[in-house]
Amino acid sequence: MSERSTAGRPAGGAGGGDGDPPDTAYFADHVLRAISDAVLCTDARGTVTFVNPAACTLLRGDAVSLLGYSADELFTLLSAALEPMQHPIIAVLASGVPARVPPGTILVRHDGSEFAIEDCTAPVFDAGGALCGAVMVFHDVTAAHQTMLQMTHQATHDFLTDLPNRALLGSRLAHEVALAARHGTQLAVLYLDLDNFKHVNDSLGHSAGDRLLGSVAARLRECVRRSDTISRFGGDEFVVLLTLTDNAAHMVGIAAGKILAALAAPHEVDGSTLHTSASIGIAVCPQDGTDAESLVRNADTALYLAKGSGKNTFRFYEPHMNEEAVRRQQLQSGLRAALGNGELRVHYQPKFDLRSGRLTGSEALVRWHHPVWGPVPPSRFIPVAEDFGLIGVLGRWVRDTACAQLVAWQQAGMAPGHAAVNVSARELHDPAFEEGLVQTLRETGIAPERLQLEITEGVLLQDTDAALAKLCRVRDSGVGLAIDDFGTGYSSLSYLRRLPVDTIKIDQSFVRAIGADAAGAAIVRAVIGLGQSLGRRIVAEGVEESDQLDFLRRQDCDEAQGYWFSAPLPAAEYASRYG
Ligand SMILES: Nc1nc2c(ncn2[C@@H]2O[C@H](COP(=O)(O)O[C@H]3[C@@H](O)[C@H](n4cnc5c(=O)[nH]c(N)nc54)O[C@@H]3COP(=O)(O)O)[C@@H](O)[C@H]2O)c(=O)[nH]1
Repeated sequence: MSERSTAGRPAGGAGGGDGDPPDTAYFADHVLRAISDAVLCTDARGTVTFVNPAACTLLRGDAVSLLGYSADELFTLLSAALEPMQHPIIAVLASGVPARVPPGTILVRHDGSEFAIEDCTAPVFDAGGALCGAVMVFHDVTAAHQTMLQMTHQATHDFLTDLPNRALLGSRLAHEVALAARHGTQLAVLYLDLDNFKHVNDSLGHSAGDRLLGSVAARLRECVRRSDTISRFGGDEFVVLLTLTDNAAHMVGIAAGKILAALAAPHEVDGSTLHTSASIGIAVCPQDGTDAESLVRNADTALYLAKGSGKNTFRFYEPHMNEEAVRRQQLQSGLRAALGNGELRVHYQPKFDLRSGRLTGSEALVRWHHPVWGPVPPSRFIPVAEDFGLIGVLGRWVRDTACAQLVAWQQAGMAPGHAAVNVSARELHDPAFEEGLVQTLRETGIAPERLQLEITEGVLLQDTDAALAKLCRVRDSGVGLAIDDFGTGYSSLSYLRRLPVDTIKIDQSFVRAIGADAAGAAIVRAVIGLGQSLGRRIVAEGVEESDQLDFLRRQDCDEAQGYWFSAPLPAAEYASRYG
């Protein structure tokens, strides 16, 4: 019809000679171009063969970008209840009878924008009576349905960020999965979760948390194409749907890295600068799932593993991850039960002054003996406790037990020195931590200077000022502080100078390297020198050999612990050896 366009010609010009009435085709063409209703025609397979200007306007394209596509690639329909609907063209081509969409139907363009429509779709038959196509006439009734659309928008979008919510993401994902299957293309689901968002909420308040989420949403929008979908799933969880029309699956990792970098840049919120990071789990269709539900589930599983592997990182889904996720769930419920049924114990590893040989204290290390699984190492269940929010209760139990034990030993006439307990970064950031510590001191009667908290450099990775202030308050209460696993984290030397710690513990990996090469010995020598010049006490951990001990003594290291002296021991055995 476009070839027969007569737009701009005076009416009557398409007839025979001057004064002849215009022919029917001319009128039809003119009417189709002039009317405000959108008209879209397809062939019998549903491929678009004609669109009038009103259809181009409504579908935001031109003839070149719309013709030749299957009608359901140009737009999809949602019912008033937001359920995906059968495309009217497909329905009419299948039934051969005219149809109308019900009131409240929403047309969703390929770019995700939407409007309310009224339509009439009819089959077209050729002169021989065979079905040869369909015609859909429709118009935008958004104005009439404004209120309804507003409600629809609210039901499908997150109120805080205005991003599509879980329901809308689900229907878009289902649509994209179907398209990908038809065209043999891929798509990726990126499940993203902010690291330590709870801490921002707890320490700075929910309004700061909300603004941070708004800033995250804005950054995400900048990172992806308009045709991709970003959705807020609730809380600090977002899902990004990347369509990979050119099958560029290798680009997904690049996109994930770009998102992580964008989110890690400082966020200006209410005049203050906030730092955050995110973890991302990725599932790619079709290899990791061929329906919306399994893709989101597998991306979530990969996210879980990404968080467990250090955060601010992304992981692609791998089939074995499901087994790992199940194992972690089992550990979580087992640990929850263990916290109440006496399966947990605390073992104590002695520490010695390297000059006098005197016992200076012990490190309390939690042990779990499960009735069926046997001993479960802390390196396995501590991260699970952290991820499932059990670390606060667990840490408090270890501190209470170790402090009560130390007091009991003192009362029995022993000179047990101090009790050192590990405090994970998550525990320390908990607003209830300080109050819990005060309760432990009060309830067990331990003198604050007899308790030492071992923290890792990781506590300073985020919210440095607040973390430092909290550590200063702990130190001011008299409780000792040690930096654990020193050298394995990311703290700069200027952080170390500001840290209110009395003790630096050299990580056992460096101690192990003392005899291995010159570099290992040099690192230990340097850390001891650094600690001495900063006036900190240096403890070497993981000492297993006499050569290591001799070296540490020569370097004037203050204290040491490790299997050379003793493995961590149950309380009774510890008392009989060191009492
Ligand atoms: N937040 C909490 N973390 C805890 C608690 N209890 C333990 N942990 C942390 O779990 C990690 C593994 O601990 P564990 O299996 O107990 O291993 C400790 C020692 O048993 C081990 N060790 C001690 N001496 C030696 C040695 O000579 N060689 C050798 N190979 N290993 C040795 O080292 C671990 C001590 O670690 P550290 O805390 O860094 O001093 C570990 O990260 C624990 O911190 C808890 O209650 N809360």
